[in-house]
Amino acid sequence: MGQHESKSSVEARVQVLLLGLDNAGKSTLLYKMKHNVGVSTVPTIGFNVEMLDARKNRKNISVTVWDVDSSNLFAPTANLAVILCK
Ligand SMILES: Nc1nc2c(ncn2[C@@H]2O[C@H](COP(=O)(O)OP(=O)(O)OP(=O)(O)O)[C@@H](O)[C@H]2O)c(=O)[nH]1
Ligand SMILES: [Mg+2]
Repeated sequence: MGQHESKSSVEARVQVLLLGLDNAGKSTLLYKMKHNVGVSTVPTIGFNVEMLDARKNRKNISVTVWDVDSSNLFAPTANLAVILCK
């Protein structure tokens, strides 16, 4: 499994919203999950989004993770992420 997996084999899609205080490590966690490396980050303005492949109970799952700038949780960009995440 991995990024080259054909889209037709995806059996479920999940949306995850990462929320936390400023500087809590949300973006670090996002890129660790995506690339399995520690990266240096800068404070997020708006949001970052990444798609991951996961597997549970023999099902291929496409996971979309949204890393939202929680200091602007009620700002338009965060509201857009929440809407898209539904
Ligand atoms: N010690 C330690 N530091 C961490 C960990 N995760 C992240 N950091 C550090 O915490 C700082 C903030 O990490 P970010 O991932 O940018 O935090 P964030 O929640 O995305 O921050 P904002 O985008 O500003 O909301 C960085 O200097 C990271 O290197 C951790 O598990 N342990
Ligand atoms: Mg961030």
